[in-house]
Amino acid sequence: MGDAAETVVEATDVWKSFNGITVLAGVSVYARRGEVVGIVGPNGCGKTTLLRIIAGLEKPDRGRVFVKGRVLLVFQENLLLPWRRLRDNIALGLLYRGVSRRKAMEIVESVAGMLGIVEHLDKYPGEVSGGTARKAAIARMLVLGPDILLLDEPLAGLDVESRRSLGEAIRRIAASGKTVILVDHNLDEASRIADRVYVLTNPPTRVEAVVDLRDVPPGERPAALYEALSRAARRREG
Ligand SMILES: Nc1ncnc2c1ncn2[C@@H]1O[C@H](COP(=O)(O)OP(=O)(O)OP(=O)(O)O)[C@@H](O)[C@H]1O
Repeated sequence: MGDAAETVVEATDVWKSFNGITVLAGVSVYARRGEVVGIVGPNGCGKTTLLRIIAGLEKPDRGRVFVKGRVLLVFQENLLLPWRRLRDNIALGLLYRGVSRRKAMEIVESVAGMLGIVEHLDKYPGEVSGGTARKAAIARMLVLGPDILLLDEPLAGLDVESRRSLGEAIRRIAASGKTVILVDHNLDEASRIADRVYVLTNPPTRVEAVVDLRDVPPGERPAALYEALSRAARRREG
């Protein structure tokens, strides 16, 4: 991913309060085409709110949001219909849009191939692991062809192997030219998946540090992230 890649998401100085309490207090983030961007912060710091603002589901009180292309948000809950096989869950949005069943299944198989869940397509959500169900929830949005995919805590509640496998799948999604912005509350994990990590503070929430990890080998990323964070803390302490 060269520096020349186009910026497709730019949220600038975003503010948001709920019931008089300031949650986001001037948060700026951007993402380029084909990048994975991680947004990490403590519970309740406004990560979901920021994603909802980028997705256009919520209006900021102040600030600008620029989005180039189609953006889709995958909610924290999988929201799969338990009485439908994975292939039909994933195809749902395509069928609603009038795509023929044959064409829809071609698209489902291709996306499922990228996510590594082809062998589970004929199973029901209750018959697959949490990791496979999460991939199916992501696939359901991917088949709709977004340019930008927002993932709200995609790794939450998964075991170590499922997290590793989903992390690799997310990297493949970005390598296919899509931009992925994911929210997580675990720094190590986000650093292994993301090209750039935004670390948010507690509310009123600001960006505490932005760490570029593109050129850092995966095994050294958590250490590089902690090093950047301690540098930022030393700078703040003056
Ligand atoms: N629609 C809303 N109305 C009122 N308060 C809200 C609304 N949406 C979010 N909040 C509040 O804003 C704060 C930030 O919520 P948000 O879900 O964005 O945080 P988060 O960082 O995603 O948290 P978590 O890690 O727990 O998912 C919380 O205190 C939440 O209660």
